[in-house]
Amino acid sequence: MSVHSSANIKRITTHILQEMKERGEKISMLTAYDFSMATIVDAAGIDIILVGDSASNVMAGHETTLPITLDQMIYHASSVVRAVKRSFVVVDIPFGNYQGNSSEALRSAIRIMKESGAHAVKVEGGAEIKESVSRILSAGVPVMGHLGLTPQSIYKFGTYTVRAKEEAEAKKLLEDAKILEECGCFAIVLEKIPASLAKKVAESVQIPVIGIGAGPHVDGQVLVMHDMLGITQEFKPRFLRQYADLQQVMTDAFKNYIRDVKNKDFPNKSESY
Ligand SMILES: Nc1nc(=O)c2c([nH]1)NC[C@@H]1CN(c3ccc(C(=O)N[C@@H](CCC(=O)O)C(=O)O)cc3)CN21
Ligand SMILES: CC(C)C(=O)C(=O)O
Ligand SMILES: [Mg+2]
Repeated sequence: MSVHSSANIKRITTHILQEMKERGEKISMLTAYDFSMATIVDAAGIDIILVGDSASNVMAGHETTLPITLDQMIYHASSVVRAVKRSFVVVDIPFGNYQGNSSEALRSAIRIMKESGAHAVKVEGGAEIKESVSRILSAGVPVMGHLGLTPQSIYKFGTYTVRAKEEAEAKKLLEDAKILEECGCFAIVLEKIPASLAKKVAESVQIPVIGIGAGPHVDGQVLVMHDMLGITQEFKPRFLRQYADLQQVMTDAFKNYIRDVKNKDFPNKSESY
């Protein structure tokens, strides 16, 4: 038995994810940022948990992903890792902790792996961050790429509109995907690009391609957990399918509790000592 496997549960590995692409089994991926949610989504059978820097929006209430720090990502990641028995845990390296300096990129990746116990890291970009990606991979840390709408460069673009609609940008994205594959990335996320381009990328690289707003012709799908649960407010892009209305469920529960406290219905005799 491998040192990190718990009884009777076969952990997801990069090797298993590669096999899934090869046999056409779609890969399921969701974000999680804390122990309680990660426990539930792992037990439900999700293949990959992403500790996304979307924690900056969803957990901390920032407008962008830029402010979240490496220490904060490690805090979220370690909470998730403690919950997980089967899923493969990937952690976003935050803005400013890998771009432009491959030694810092390696240091950031090693801190994440050592201090959280996660299984891989994710970085945004292609050719521009090639050295950082290679350096992290050379230390034996699996790297997931992220192309298309890359939220850490939001101020370069100014909007969250669909990416790579123009021929030149589409060509660069395809080249970037091939660069990431050549570097040795184990998978690539494609965010908010035309379905036809995502299909081309998934067919052009051997590694799994996981889409968010990238159409159906890719090897897997990812969503932000709080969006698909209907907890997030006022975020309804076309690519989001909402699987629950937890905002309503939670509001009802909170209102009922408040009512019971005010009415002195709670606690009753059997709830008291
Ligand atoms: N809650 C949440 N969900 C996400 O999917 C997510 C985050 N946060 N934070 C980090 C990034 C940012 N992402 C985004 C952000 C905006 C759109 C988007 O489509 N926004 C607008 C359209 C904007 C426009 O067309 O100019 C929308 O329709 O809601 C998509 C993905 C994905 N990530
Ligand atoms: C949207 C996904 C891919 C992400 O990077 C995040 O949640 O931070
Ligand atoms: Mg992210």
